Amino acid sequence: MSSPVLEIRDLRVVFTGPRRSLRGGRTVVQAVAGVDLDVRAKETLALVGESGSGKSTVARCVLGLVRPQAGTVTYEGRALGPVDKRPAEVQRAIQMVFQDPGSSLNPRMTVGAIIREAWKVHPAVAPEGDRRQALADVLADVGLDAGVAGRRPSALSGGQRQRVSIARALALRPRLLVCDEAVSALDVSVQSQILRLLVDLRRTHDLSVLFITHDLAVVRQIADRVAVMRTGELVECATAEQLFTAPAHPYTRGLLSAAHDLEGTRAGFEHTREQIR
Ligand SMILES: Nc1ncnc2c1ncn2[C@@H]1O[C@H](COP(=O)(O)OP(=O)(O)OP(=O)(O)O)[C@@H](O)[C@H]1O
Repeated sequence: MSSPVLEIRDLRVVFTGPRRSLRGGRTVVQAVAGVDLDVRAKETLALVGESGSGKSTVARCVLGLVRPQAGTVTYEGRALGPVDKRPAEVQRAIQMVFQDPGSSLNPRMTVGAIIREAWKVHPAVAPEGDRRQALADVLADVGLDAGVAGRRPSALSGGQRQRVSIARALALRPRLLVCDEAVSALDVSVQSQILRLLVDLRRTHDLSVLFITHDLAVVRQIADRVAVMRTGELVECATAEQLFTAPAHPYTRGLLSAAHDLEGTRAGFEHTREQIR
């Protein structure tokens, strides 16, 4: 079993809302209530749960965008603070792919400029003289031809835009990719293409992936292991095969049957794996 790249221990996040009135109290939400989680080298760990269960908040703590009240996030043995306090090397090594490339890609910039922007922040990754080739290479890695570099995101399909988001992350040669609902906005057939791309990239680029989704069909296509969250807590963590064929926790069983997924899951699991790999 490979060692963890990312270790999350007893993570706790509370959000306090604005005061409702002079006399009124503040709303308090315990978004993450003591989560322990490991992402191992070169694995895809899916973090699943219903809307509001705390998945994105865990991801934002990993990225250093939310400061937890308690607990630790450790990357390759280094305890991580907020993003602006992290060494450049660690910032580079942990990259995010968001749900909606329509809003995460600057509509005024060409694809080439969007990717080159990443190298302005981390110039050592692609020396100035190598960038034209590096740009063509990273576009090829995500299945786009070099001509896409001159186009703006609005001229691309949803699937192509998500490939650009992945290319932008990949351009920094990350070790850990955090994908937050990265295929949720796409049609099912395009989803499968992007999931297949992520499976391939994980293998060719030695990536570890923390993949956040509410969609169990997506989990089945991509995950090695699955962690299930409910109301800020982790209820179960198992291999994908175990989880889909013999879920241990009643909440997980409920999620699976709600997704009409419980019957024939073993056959479905094997079949989908076969298609993707
Ligand atoms: N910045 C914030 N301020 C206040 N409350 C927040 C904030 N971010 C998240 N929350 C609350 O924390 C809880 C967990 O939210 P989070 O987005 O982490 O869940 P999620 O499982 O990712 O759900 P979704 O898939 O809908 O994004 C929710 O109750 C949410 O309303």
